[in-house]
Amino acid sequence: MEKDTSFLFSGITFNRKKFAPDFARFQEKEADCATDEPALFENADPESEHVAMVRTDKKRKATSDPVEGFSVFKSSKSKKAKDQMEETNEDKLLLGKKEYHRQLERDALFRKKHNIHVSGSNIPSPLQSFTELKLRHNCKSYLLRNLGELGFKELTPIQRQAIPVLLSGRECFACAPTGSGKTFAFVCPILMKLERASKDGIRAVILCPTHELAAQTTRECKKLVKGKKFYIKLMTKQLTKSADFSQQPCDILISTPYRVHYAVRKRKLDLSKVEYLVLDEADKLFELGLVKQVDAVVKACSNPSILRSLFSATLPDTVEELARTIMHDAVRIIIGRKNSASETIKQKLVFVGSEEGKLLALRQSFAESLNPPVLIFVQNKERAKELYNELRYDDIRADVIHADLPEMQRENAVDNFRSGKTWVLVATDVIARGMDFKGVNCVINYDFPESMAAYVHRIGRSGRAGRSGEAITLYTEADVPYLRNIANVMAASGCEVPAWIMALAKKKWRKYRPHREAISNKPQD
Ligand SMILES: Nc1ncnc2c1ncn2[C@@H]1O[C@H](COP(=O)(O)OP(=O)(O)OP(=O)(O)O)[C@@H](O)[C@H]1O
Repeated sequence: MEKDTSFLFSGITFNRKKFAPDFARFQEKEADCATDEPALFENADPESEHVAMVRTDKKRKATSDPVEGFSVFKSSKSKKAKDQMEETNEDKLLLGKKEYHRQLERDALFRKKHNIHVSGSNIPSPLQSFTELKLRHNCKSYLLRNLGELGFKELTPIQRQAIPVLLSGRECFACAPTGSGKTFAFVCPILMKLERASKDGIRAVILCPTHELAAQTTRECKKLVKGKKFYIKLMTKQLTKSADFSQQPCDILISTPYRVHYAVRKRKLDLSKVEYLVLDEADKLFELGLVKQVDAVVKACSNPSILRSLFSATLPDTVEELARTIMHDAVRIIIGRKNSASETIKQKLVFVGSEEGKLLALRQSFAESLNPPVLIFVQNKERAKELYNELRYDDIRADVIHADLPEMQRENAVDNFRSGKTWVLVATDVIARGMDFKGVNCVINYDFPESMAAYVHRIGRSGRAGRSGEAITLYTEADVPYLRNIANVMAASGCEVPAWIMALAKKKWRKYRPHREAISNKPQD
């Protein structure tokens, strides 16, 4: 204790000799407390030792301080004894404070090492390992076992930080590169908090911008709960129209905003008990076409203690501002540089002159080397159909996916591409976000993307979970003014960009998709 902190204590010193027996008992108790925890942490990796220390300290503060102080000194009425007790408590407080600051330093170093940037108050320490998830947060063995089966050995940076934040009951908005494991970062805390299946109404809702992504997230969730009873439901078209959720148990509902909103409007869905709401690909959900439905769903989730979280690989400032209006005391988590592409993707720009040049370049590149699976993005469904019609008669197994196809056909297209039956998938942006095709070797932007976010998400279908990938963007004369926008993303993720492109003037993205000549190898009149 600093002697000059209070005049009441000035001049009083602690006579350790005189109170030696009491002091010894006090220290004994402290030692007892300290030995409570290490047994728990014996399997934890050495880096996580500090967690044990902090927990021990917290525990001491919460339980042993007043109790020990009281039991040791309660029979003594002497002023000196009281002073001694207070002084010791002050010492311990100071020690606790010091340890707290040391912990903050350790957290900062750890975050730096993993490129984790956070803002907000009292942010929980990042997780060092799965062992810590078990010991610090009591993660159940079924979940750890399933993670093991999925081959998850180490947590990814977004998981290290977002999981403890959500588990501590804080809301968050997070931006982390494509393929960096955001899905598990929000599903894991939900599963841990819900603990077991219940028939008391929907407890968690995950909103995704497309049905394909909702279906994928449902599948991933089910893999994580293997061997444990949980009601995880994907909102299909059929369910939207026919379901009465008051009759069906559902712990986690995964859907597009449109379908949940529809069911809420028809009074078939009660979201008033929802405890967790996740907006995946949040920036997409806040775009004009979806924001009204999202807003309606957010309102329908009327439980005052709801925890909301937002995740995406791209999070524009406008979305952050909007997020702040619906969130309370949220933690902001950014992994690496905001809105940047994954560093494991080799990005290239290829000049093709005109629209005609694109098909020639594509055929030539396939003739030289086709390393499937390859994903080709075009700007709309008409062009998807056209390009598919061109490729289907070539000697490659191609398929197409766009919003005009029935749900079943879209699901088949995704499944066939996943299983390797299809080598080349021609797609619109309908599968540009979130879809996890692990082994995509190459993404080709046949049509220049219409925004930085579209570029980052499209190319992010390759190079996932630390694997390498390639992204080729074809450009025509008409696309040249917008090259610089992509060049910036390329340079930020460490790819080489020709100096002349970096020297181009910055230009705002086009508001509308440009008109492009039809894709055909027949000569145009
Ligand atoms: N800790 C981990 N260890 C190994 N693999 C992981 C881990 N976490 C997630 N993965 C795998 O990484 C892949 C990408 O994860 P996920 O789809 O969650 O990425 P994402 O960050 O949501 O990407 P996107 O921004 O494109 O939606 C998945 O195949 C997933 O199973």
